Amino acid sequence: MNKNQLRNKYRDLRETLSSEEVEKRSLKIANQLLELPVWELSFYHIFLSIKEKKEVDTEAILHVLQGKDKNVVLSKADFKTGSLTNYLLTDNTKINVNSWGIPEPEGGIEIKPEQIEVVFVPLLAFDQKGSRVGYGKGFYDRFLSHCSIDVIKIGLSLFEVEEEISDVTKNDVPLDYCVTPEKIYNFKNL
Ligand SMILES: Nc1nc2c(c(=O)[nH]1)N(C=O)[C@@H](CNc1ccc(C(=O)N[C@@H](CCC(=O)O)C(=O)O)cc1)CN2
Ligand SMILES: Nc1ncnc2c1ncn2[C@@H]1O[C@H](COP(=O)(O)OP(=O)(O)OP(=O)(O)O)[C@@H](O)[C@H]1O
Repeated sequence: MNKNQLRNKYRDLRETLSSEEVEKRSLKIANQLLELPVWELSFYHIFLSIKEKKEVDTEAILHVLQGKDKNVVLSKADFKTGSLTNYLLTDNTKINVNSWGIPEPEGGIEIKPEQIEVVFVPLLAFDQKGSRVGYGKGFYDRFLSHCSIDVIKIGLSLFEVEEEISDVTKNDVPLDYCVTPEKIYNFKNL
């Protein structure tokens, strides 16, 4: 299927989940993440979930990161330029929900993409090669293209893998891992 078909399919599939089911699956994802060999690093980027869209709830992951004393990096989206600006999460960080329903930091200590070592990536669908589909504005592809080549990209998905995204382009940055409630997909060395 192509990206647009997959967007429609997974938007509909998300709608079928109750919020309890989203919570249950999100907790399973958070638990599975503990098995990945990615916990010796320092700077971790995480997205804060858009509640109305039934995204993976990242709150438990945020608690894991804080429990491990990691530097947590949150982003603020600029819809005019399609870019993300990253800020360190501190005790003083004010979080506001923007007009798209995304909880975002007001500002603070800016972190450059090259400093980030692990990125948890939101998505609607992913395939067996680690390609992904998001909401279609290219925010994450642009952001990841500015990160270090060693950055570890971990997709989080409430649903299992698709066979193939047929219209992948050179701008699409593939995932290293994708974690679902049931499985860890490893795309490194594919
Ligand atoms: N939690 C979270 N934060 C994120 C992302 C994400 O996917 N999840 N993004 C990942 O790139 C960026 C924001 N991307 C977005 C891109 C498009 C729309 C958007 O067009 N929304 C429309 C309809 C689209 C739809 O429902 O699919 C709308 O709300 O009307 C929203 C966010 C940055 N922050
Ligand atoms: N590195 C980049 N530089 C410039 N434009 C880009 C880049 N990456 C993607 N784009 C553009 O962004 C648009 C959307 O890309 P795509 O459909 O892959 O988004 P997506 O991966 O679904 O969304 P997101 O990354 O926001 O979750 C495309 O028109 C694409 O050309």
